[in-house]
Amino acid sequence: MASLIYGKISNFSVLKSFHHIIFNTESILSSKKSPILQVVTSRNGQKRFYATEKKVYQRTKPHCNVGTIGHVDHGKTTLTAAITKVLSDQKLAEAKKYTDIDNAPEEKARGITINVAHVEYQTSSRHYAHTDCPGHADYIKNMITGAAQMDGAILVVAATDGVMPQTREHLLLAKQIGVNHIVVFINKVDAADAEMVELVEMEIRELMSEMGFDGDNVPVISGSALYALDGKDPEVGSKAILKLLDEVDKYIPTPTRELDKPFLLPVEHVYSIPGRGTVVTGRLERGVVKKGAECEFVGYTKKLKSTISGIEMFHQILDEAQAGDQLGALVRGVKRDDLRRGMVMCKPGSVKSNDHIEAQVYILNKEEGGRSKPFTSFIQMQMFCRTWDCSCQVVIPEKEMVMPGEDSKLILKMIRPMVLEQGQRFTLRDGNLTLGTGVVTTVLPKLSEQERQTITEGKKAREKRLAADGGK
Ligand SMILES: Nc1nc2c(ncn2[C@@H]2O[C@H](COP(=O)(O)OP(=O)(O)OP(=O)(O)O)[C@@H](O)[C@H]2O)c(=O)[nH]1
Ligand SMILES: [Mg+2]
Repeated sequence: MASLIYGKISNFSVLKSFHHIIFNTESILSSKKSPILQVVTSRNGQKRFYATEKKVYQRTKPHCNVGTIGHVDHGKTTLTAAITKVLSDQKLAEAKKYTDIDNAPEEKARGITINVAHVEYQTSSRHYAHTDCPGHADYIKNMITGAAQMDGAILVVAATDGVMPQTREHLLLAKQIGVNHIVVFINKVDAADAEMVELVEMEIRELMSEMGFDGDNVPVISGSALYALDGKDPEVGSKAILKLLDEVDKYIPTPTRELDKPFLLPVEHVYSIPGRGTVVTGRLERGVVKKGAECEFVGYTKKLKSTISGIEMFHQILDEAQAGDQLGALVRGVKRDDLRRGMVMCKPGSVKSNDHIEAQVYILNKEEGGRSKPFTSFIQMQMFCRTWDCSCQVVIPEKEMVMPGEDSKLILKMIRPMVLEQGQRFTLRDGNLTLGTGVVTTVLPKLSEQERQTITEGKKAREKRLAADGGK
């Protein structure tokens, strides 16, 4: 719920019922009951207040980020809705309708809370943020830039169709970005016979083994998301969903979060909330961030300092967020236009931006969706890392060329400095092709202005070529 009441502090008629709260504090009040009041002092010293219905987030269980992936129309959104429906019967979720889930952008216009991961629910052992991934091409980009930073995924395959192109593509991308724990849900069993379901299960296990997952042992659950949502036949409906969640609880490990490091959040979106200020959203990659903490935005050519004046997760207020949390942070004194997706918000002075690195990269072969031909030095590629992407020039230090399917040391020279550290994973793309994935081994000295100029020219040439090829 966005702000219910909003006004100047001098407006005593509106304030009447809240005045005892206002004079007690000048920050978000951590009352467990609604309403919660926030008093903000604007730059000219005027005080304004907001009364909201927001609750305080109670951290009682480990948090885990999951999501639904799979081919178009196989039932990812229906399954997401069904999960909330079944868990809402146990008071572990708020039931979301299919249309609530598919309509996430409305969040953006509404207020401070921005649910990057669209759905929240709990099982008896964990708290989940669930990203329902659309099958379309935009998502592919989001997935590799790390927007969908899932700790594990639910692969949805319709029994009526079996393995389809995007089943394969999503599995491949999941593997590349390091989502190694996948639970399979064979959906639409209400519309397929048992023999078909069995065949589809065999097909998936085989495909997953082929792609480097533990195909023989991945949990495969079959059921009907539609029946669960409609409250029909519990054997294939609600019971199948509970079985699936049980496997998700058991099979997807809670990642070890780096809580003791300085905090770092790759910025995913920046919003301007009227009357409130600027909000950035993203998943906290490491550390712990407290309300009131000083922060710094690093990336592109900028470095900006600010203070975090509010933190929220799923419409709920937090005093402190931990690594792994999907959050929105209200930041003071910076304008929306000063910030960009791809920057990181971090503890001041804890990270630097770099534009020149040495990396170990695996170049995909044609069957894996990569190039069919080798490449030589000075080729230009697009580098995707965390929530940013940027043009870079590739130099091969120890040999003439790199063949598809080969693992190689590469020097990457980037068009602009971004936050990059040793051990960081990234993906290289060109147009629609994923060329390879790598890891930063060494950070090298910054590029000269002249070197950067060469990359800018190379980028222009590459864009011209891509435009002529229609993005191929
Ligand atoms: N018979 C049957 N139909 C289902 C089931 N689950 C989903 N559907 C139907 O399949 C169609 C697609 O479902 P969605 O949930 O939108 O599929 P999706 O995977 O989210 O699709 P995209 O987001 O477009 O990739 C809808 O018409 C659903 O009603 C099921 O268990 N049984
Ligand atoms: Mg969908």
